[in-house]
Amino acid sequence: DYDIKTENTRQRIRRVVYMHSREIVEAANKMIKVENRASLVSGLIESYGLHKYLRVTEPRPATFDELSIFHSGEFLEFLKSINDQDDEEKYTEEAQLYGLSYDCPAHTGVYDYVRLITGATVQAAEHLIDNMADAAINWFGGWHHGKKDSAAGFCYSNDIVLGILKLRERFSRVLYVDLDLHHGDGVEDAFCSTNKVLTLSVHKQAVGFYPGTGKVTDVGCGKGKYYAVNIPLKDGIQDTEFSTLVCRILVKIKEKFDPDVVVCQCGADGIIGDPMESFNLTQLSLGRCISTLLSWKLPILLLGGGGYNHANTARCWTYLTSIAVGRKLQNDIPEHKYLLEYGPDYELQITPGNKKNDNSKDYIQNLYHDVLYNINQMM
Ligand SMILES: CN(c1ccc(C(=O)NO)cc1)S(=O)(=O)c1ccc(-c2ccccn2)s1
Ligand SMILES: [Zn+2]
Repeated sequence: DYDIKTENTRQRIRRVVYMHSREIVEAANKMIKVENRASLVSGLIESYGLHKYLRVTEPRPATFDELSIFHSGEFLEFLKSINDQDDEEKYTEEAQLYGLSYDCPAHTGVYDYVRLITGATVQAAEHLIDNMADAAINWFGGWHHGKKDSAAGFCYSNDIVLGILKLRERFSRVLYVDLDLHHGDGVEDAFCSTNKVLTLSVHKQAVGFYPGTGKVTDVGCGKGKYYAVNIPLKDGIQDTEFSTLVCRILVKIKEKFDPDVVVCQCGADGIIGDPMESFNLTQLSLGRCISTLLSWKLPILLLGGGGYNHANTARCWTYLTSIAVGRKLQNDIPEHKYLLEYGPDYELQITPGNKKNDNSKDYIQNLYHDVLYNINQMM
């Protein structure tokens, strides 16, 4: 039907690429710490009919050469060598060398998994480079602890680093935002000495809490000094305090760094009800951060990450997807294959808990000033 609106009143609909295929869902479902989470996330997004507003794109596996742009050949050869072994033989001396342990076990097919997950993030980046999309989403990616030559923290490769290196082929300044409960150490390390990639991580910091890095005084090195920004928080922070702090810092970073493209890791393990039992967030705080980033009208890559309460992680990423496509969602979870996972309330909106907030007003105020001081040192 003829659209009677004139050009300048037509609301510009954002073009959003969504990386998805049966193959990648099946591969992501096998990830030991987030088993079957991928089915819940894609199932909930489809149950709301959001795929109608998305450019669903079938990801292709990354090649060995693409992976070796960041990862060492020895590490990749090792992953390849254990790909077809069954689980027992995995905990050899050599496996420990490459970060595979009881905390970061490697499942059968781990190399195939790494190729697919990382290929999806790199391909999502390519869509932004080719101006085929305003936003690109890979909820199967976001593995921010992966190191050049080892797995770490349930991350078998670092798809984010490879996605940012791909974006750097076209964009000169990349802003990386890490909203996961844990410090995005793998990404910060990879870009700590360059001023072309600014990494911002907001995370829990506590004695003995993984990975232990990401103090506010951790600002990067060499030419990258002050281009790593860290916001360490304590348990119990809630939506308003979290999103106000992060968004105020994002605005300052936008002014000083003037990014050309944004990558945001949307780890959902800071949400109330997660087994990590740390922050007291709902999906609203991540939503406010994403809305702020989207308002800048820069190409943006949205990635997944942590999130061990699978129903809440699906609620969160479905909500973020709806913000990216500009559609409001009903609060009642639609009837679909996984509906029972959302009991007993069967609602999209997560209810905050009454967890004690260990972040005093003073702590937040001083932290904000310390972070601002760092940002103002940026050339
Ligand atoms: C390896 N670890 C990580 C690493 C990374 C993450 C993460 O989500 N990073 O974003 C979480 C745990 S760890 O040592 O802290 C843990 C292993 C298992 C943990 C666990 C398992 C069940 C419930 C609570 N915690 S924490
Ligand atoms: Zn995490």
